[in-house]
Amino acid sequence: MKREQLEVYFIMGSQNVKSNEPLAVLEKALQAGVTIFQFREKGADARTGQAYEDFARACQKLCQKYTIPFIVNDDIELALKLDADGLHIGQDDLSVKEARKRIGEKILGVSVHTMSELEVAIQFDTDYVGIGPIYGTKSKDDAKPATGTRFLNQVATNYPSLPIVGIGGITPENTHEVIRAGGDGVAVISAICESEDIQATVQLFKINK
Ligand SMILES: Cc1ncsc1CCOP(=O)(O)O
Ligand SMILES: C=C1C=NC(C)=NC1=N
Ligand SMILES: [Mg+2]
Repeated sequence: MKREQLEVYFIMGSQNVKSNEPLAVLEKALQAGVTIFQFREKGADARTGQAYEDFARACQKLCQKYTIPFIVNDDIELALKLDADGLHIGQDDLSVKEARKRIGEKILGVSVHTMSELEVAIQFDTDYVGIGPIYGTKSKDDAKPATGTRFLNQVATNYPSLPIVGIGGITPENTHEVIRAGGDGVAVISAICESEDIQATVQLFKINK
């Protein structure tokens, strides 16, 4: 994975797209030029069983149509079953060591909040780290307090060759702060899912870097 591929990292599950059709939102985001996609289907009304798998496959198929990496959040079984391009895990999911062993050469992304979590991620050859929430977010009900860009900047400074994506409350208006602090890109849910003009919003993330 090249670090430029983290530029506009779209994350979505059906729970993030209340009114519209999730696949239509995903296709618009792909047409608009998001550079990587994460399937993150979680929460009370998340799809389950066959509907969950079918929805994941439909998202994967769209990503293949636009040759954009398809990453699965948390669910390593699904990632392996679909032969996804990668897996993203948090600290409360399976261990980085276990994940790297089981997914082999696929893209492995890890959420980190402390230097010690970062060192473990690096030890097992993580492809990128997700750092946040940078700003307040309403898309993750158990999110930690917003940290601003301080920790992200610390990591970027100490590990210049490690690809980093910032996440949490990121919009076209504040994305430049995340990039200036050392992020290779920004991971976004609501600013794109709730946009009236997805094409324009995605372009703004690219212009406002
Ligand atoms: C998954 C996740 N991890 C930290 S904040 C967050 C949600 C980001 O969503 P939004 O871009 O809508 O703030
Ligand atoms: C929590 C997360 C942090 N970073 C990324 C890229 N995805 C996530 N789900
Ligand atoms: Mg998780």
